Amino acid sequence: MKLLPYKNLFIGITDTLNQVFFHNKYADRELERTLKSNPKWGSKDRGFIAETVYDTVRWKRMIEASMGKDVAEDNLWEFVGTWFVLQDEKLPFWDEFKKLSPKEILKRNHAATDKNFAVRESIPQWMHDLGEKELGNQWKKEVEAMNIPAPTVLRVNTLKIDRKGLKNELRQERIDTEVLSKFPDALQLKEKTNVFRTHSFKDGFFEIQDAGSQLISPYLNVKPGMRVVDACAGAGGKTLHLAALMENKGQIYSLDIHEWKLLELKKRAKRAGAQNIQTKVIDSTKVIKKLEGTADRLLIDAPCSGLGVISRNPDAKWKLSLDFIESIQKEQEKILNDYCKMVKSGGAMVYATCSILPSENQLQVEKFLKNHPEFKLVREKQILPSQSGFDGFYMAYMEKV
Ligand SMILES: C[S@@+](CC[C@H](N)C(=O)[O-])C[C@H]1O[C@@H](n2cnc3c(N)ncnc32)[C@H](O)[C@@H]1O
Repeated sequence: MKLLPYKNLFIGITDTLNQVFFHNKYADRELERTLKSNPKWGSKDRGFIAETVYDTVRWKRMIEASMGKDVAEDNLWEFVGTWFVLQDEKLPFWDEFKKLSPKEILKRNHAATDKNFAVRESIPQWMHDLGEKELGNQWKKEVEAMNIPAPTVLRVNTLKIDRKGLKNELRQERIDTEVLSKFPDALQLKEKTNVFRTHSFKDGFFEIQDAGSQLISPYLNVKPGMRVVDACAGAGGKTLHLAALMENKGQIYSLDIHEWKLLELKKRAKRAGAQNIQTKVIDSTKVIKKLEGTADRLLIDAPCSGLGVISRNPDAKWKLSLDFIESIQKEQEKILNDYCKMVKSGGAMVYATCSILPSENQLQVEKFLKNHPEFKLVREKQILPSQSGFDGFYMAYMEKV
């Protein structure tokens, strides 16, 4: 995008970055807040702010190396200016950019990125070391793929409309979409736009859900009439898909440790016309105990590092830590061991993550199977961003024999 030389847009950008980098806020929510705060901005202005925030968050380490120092609360203008110099843009003659020397920036950029992959691709060193240790040469391909901004993909809510119908509805609202042939319910936006304002969204015709993520619920092989537990349901992305696959017949128990997420799930379920969902907060071990041996199908969409969805959440690169990944792996192990009891004999479960690390995926499942001979691995799938062009996911289907 061409640089838009309006100062208030830059104020919006630097304010948002300040919150993301120094106040631990999430980029998507902060951006939403910034854009809401100035309703007079047109769509071009909004696009400029959103794109600049996401780009500069994504390329933080590379920009810092080119700037010659770490980003700080008092040098955010310099940070953003450095990004535009690297994009070969001419900076406006504002005091904030006075000290920037394009020649120096390019020199430093060349020196820092020439031989250092982690700086060039803008990832923290510890993450690069971990990724290489776990994935070898494959890791670099994934990092490069995850530095490409993610497309927006919709999942058609088949409880209300089919894919062709939704494509037409959106067309009438001047939104062009593309059919993704390998994903039966997916439509990809041709251009980024705010789809939440459309009638189609308000009528519950679709949800935003990455194409890779749309493979998880079908992997559970649910049928109308089944009793299904979605044990880490969150705000319900997979639950809603399960309800559609079950044609609203049978029962889904959507559990999570956070009540606020389940409240959001209920709102979304109402909009989607999904009527076979019951939510329950996991506030004690009794909740799981009550459901022991009752589920035809169990989905464990486990909490994870999110190392498969970095292209969508680039700020995660700077928020994650090795300690967090280690502790979440312990949590995954515990969740698998405790929650598998809900599956009835002859039933099945899917363990899924949005990570590409074997230690959260295949190795976690291997360890589980060793301690649980009553489960058998039937199939597993790893979706890699470098191969699919979408987010990275892992899923394993295990039967209780
Ligand atoms: C990957 S997210 C789930 C996303 C959700 N299934 C969706 O499709 O939108 C993992 C969820 O697990 C929840 N969680 C974390 N620890 C948990 C636990 N011990 N038991 C159940 N849920 C847990 C988190 O609150 C989070 O909502």
